Amino acid sequence: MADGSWYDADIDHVIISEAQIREKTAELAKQVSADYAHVTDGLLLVCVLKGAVMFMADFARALGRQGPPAELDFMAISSYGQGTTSSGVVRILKDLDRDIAGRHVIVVEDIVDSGLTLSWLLRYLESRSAASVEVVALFRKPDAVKVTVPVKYVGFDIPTEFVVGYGLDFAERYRELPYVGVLKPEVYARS
Ligand SMILES: O=P(O)(O)OC[C@H]1O[C@H](OP(=O)(O)OP(=O)(O)O)[C@H](O)[C@@H]1O
Ligand code: HPA
Ligand SMILES: [Mg+2]
Repeated sequence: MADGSWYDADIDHVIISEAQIREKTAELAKQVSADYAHVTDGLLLVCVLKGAVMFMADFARALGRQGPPAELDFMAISSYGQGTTSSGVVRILKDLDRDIAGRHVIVVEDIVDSGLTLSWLLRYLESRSAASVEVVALFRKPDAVKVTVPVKYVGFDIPTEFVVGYGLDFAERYRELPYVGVLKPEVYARS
C-alpha cells in the first residue's frame, strides 16, 4: 500500500502502481513519437476530462521530451455521474476550443470500460474532418467492452472491477491518488 495518503484506508488493494504508470506512459509516448515523426504541423492532443487529467499531463510531458510538437485541447464529457456504471448517455460539459479540421488528433483517455464514451466521441470527432484520429488510453477493461472501439495505444488491460485513482473517481473522490486501486466494499455501503 502506498504511504501516508488520507485515502489509503479506503483502498482494498493497488492494481497499478505509480512506478508502473510512469514507465508505461514513457513507453506510450515513445511509440506515438515514432509513429508521428512525420507530422510537422503539430499533433493535437485532446484530453477527455475529468478522468484523463493526470494521464494527459504526464503523457504530454513525456511526449515533449522526444516527440513532435503538440497542442493541447480539452473536452469535458461525462456518463458515469455518481455511480459505478455508465448511464449510456454522454453529455458534453465543455467542447473543444479549436477547429480540428485537417489536424492529426490523438484522443487521450484514462480508461475504456464499456467503450460507450469513446465510441460516441470518435463519431463526434470524425464528423469534424480531422486528418486522422487515434486514441491513447492508459487503461482498458477488455471483458467489459460493449462496443468495439479502435484504440491504437493501450497502456494496461485490467480486470472488470471498478477502480479509482490517477484521475479515476468514485463520486468525484479519489482522483488525486497517484496509483490505481480497488475500493473496500464498505466504502460503497456507506455512500
Ligand atoms: O468506456 P466507458 O464505460 O464509457 O467509460 C469510460 C469513461 O468513463 C469515465 O468518465 P466519466 O463519465 O465518469 O466522467 P469523468 O471523466 O469526469 O469521471 C472515464 O473517465 C472515461 O471517460
Ligand atoms: O472503473 C472505473 N472507475 C472510475 N471511473 C470509471 N469510468 C469507467 N470505468 C471506471
Ligand atoms: Mg472521462
